Amino acid sequence: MVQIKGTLSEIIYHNKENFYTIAICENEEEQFTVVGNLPSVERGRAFTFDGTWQTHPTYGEQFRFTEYKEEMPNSKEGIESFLSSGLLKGIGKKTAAAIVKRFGEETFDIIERSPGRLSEVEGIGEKKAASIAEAFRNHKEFAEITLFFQQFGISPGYAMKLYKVYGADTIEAVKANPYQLVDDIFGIGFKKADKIAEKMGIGKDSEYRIQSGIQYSLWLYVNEGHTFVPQKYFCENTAQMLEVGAEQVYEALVGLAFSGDIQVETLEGRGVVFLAPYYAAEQNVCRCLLKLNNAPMKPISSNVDQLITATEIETGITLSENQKFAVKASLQNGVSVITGGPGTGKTTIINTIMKIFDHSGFTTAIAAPTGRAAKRITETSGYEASTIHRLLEYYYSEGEDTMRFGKNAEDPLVYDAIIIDEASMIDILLMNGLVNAIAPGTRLIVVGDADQLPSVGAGNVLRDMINSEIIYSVKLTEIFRQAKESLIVVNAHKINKGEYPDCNEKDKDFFFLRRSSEKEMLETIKVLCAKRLPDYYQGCDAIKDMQVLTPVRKGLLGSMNLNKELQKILNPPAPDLVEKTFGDRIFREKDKVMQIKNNYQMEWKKLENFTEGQGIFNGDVGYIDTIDLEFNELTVVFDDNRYVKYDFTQLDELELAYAVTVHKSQGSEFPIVIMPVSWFPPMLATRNLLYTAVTRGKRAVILVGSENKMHGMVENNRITERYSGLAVRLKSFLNDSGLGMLP
Ligand SMILES: Nc1ncnc2c1ncn2[C@@H]1O[C@H](COP(=O)(O)OP(=O)(O)OP(=O)(O)O)[C@@H](O)[C@H]1O
Repeated sequence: MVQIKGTLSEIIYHNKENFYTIAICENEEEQFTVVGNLPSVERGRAFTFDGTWQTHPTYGEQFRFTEYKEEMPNSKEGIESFLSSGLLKGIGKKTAAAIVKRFGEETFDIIERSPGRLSEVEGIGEKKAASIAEAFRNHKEFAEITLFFQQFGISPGYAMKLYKVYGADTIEAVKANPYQLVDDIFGIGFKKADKIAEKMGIGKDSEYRIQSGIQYSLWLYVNEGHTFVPQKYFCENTAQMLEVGAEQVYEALVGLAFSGDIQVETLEGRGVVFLAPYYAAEQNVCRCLLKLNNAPMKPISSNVDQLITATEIETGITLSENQKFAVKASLQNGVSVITGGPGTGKTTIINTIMKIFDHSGFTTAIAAPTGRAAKRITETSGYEASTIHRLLEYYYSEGEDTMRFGKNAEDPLVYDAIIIDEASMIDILLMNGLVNAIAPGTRLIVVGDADQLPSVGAGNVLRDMINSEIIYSVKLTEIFRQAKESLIVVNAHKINKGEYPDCNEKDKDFFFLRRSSEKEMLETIKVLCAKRLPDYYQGCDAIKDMQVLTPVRKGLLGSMNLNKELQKILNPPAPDLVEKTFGDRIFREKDKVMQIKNNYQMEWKKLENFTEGQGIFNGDVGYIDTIDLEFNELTVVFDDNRYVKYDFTQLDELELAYAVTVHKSQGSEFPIVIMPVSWFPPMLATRNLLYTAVTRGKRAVILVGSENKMHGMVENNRITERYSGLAVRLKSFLNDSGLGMLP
């Protein structure tokens, strides 16, 4: 680390959101460029910067600072320059000169201690004097706070957020309970707060620490998909993580339950712990589903059998008895579930139901959890589908710093029927948003493949609805002739039943290339993507139409390494392609990338019709259009020509997407899927995962690796247990309330 002093002489770039700044500085010896985060930048202000010299490929030598301290000037010229910098509102050049002329080197002292005397200067009245004093006080407070937090590695951006919450008491508030930061400041998690607390000398068994640790620990379980955790197990595990006694965790748990942050209840005879929002969501989903299930509905005017026959004639498809049964169930029940594997006719049934609704004059909506799934439904059914988020009119609420739905219990969706497809991906919070916004009397038809991997978010909604035996569910099992021609479909069903798939039948679409070492598997995947497949499948784009899937992120065959290797051959460095290194990743123009977290604030623009919107979601795939090294921005074009600008500081939201994990591929389909099959951790090398991967491919699936390992996956029917209470709750609500299903 080097230290350097300088006065800002020119501001080249300043981002008001994250404070990223590029500025020219001067001192008595030299002029230099500084780059780093400064909350406010005015020419004439002097700083001491701590950082390192770096050489930028285009802009040459720059000083990149990680810490800074403002140097308050003590010469008359310096004070005048500070006052006229624009930092203190209401003081222009003339007023600054007049103040310094009157008070000289004592100016700051006067502003701080006797601000009333400022009115001795012509043009400054009492009000203005007070406002100058207040601006100066705020500035000093904030400077002290940023300085204080720098020692704990908290950036000025976070310091500003804290200051907005706690004002002048910021330092005291954080000293009293650093764990409060986890609740108050987005971006500070338990681990960071714990480090700050440790530096401040707060002991391991502080009550605040244990309470915050409990919530953090519960989040970890939620991130694994659970909505609750058995209490005894939770206390023991959390105690181990926090290095305290299990009884201390239990005591803190009681306190948190009392304050409503968590919920402790007895479920199936054992104590369980929920984070409050998941408890509330499970309860509400249950209540709403039962209400929907029991509400009187608008009747279908004609005879249902006749309507089905009419659609059969129209489509030329004669439904099987089970399919007819599924159609009828969805017309006769407030809530129904239709589940089945690929090629069993889910889309065909959606089409039939939609035609019947159209014929009956019903208003309808179709939605799916992801944009890609919605697009596919529109393409295959001809009915316009949207994402569930869009159906619910999501928006980002600035004040609350969170996402909200415009449609809810107070302003519900007004449809006679709502069909949700790809329901295996719906987590409990999204389901809560959905059912909350559906008024009783609306039919809710939930369609999906319950054998896919469960949702990324917590809960087991689709399976719980089926397992509850309270919601009318129809399972489709027959594969129809057209679908039977596809070995992908046939093998998917075999895998699901625990049978080994057939491989390498001539002129089919499912292949297995045997390779024994991981190195060979990697090399084969590279050759397939770069040459063999694009040559064989004429018209297939090596980047857009092929997707490498993998069970894991790490290792030679993990998505991170595969991406590096595939980037080298599919989009190698070229003089006309700008690139940006971010951590250990390189982003290059034309790269295929994936957004890896929901960002409801992210703005997109469609250039062709100037429409704009907000929201880029976890799993959205796009291509890097441009990288602007001067303004630190990278533009990605997503589906539907939506252009999105990423500030370089947001690049942690993007990953290369030549290879993605099977979990991330849920709900998407690709013309050609390639997957390595090697040794993978047993938790991941499951039947469920292989089935999900195989069903992503439409034109061809190519597995590369060990057949034995593939057989091992087929045999590994371990479905990682998810703690979710929806099924049990649905049953018990029914018993408690006496509600029942309509005949
Ligand atoms: N009763 C039927 N008689 C003949 N063909 C049918 C019947 N039902 C569906 N099919 C055909 O079977 C194929 C698969 O049907 P569909 O696309 O509806 O299944 P799916 O469950 O939606 O499949 P996926 O999950 O793969 O999209 C289609 O070609 C469809 O036309």
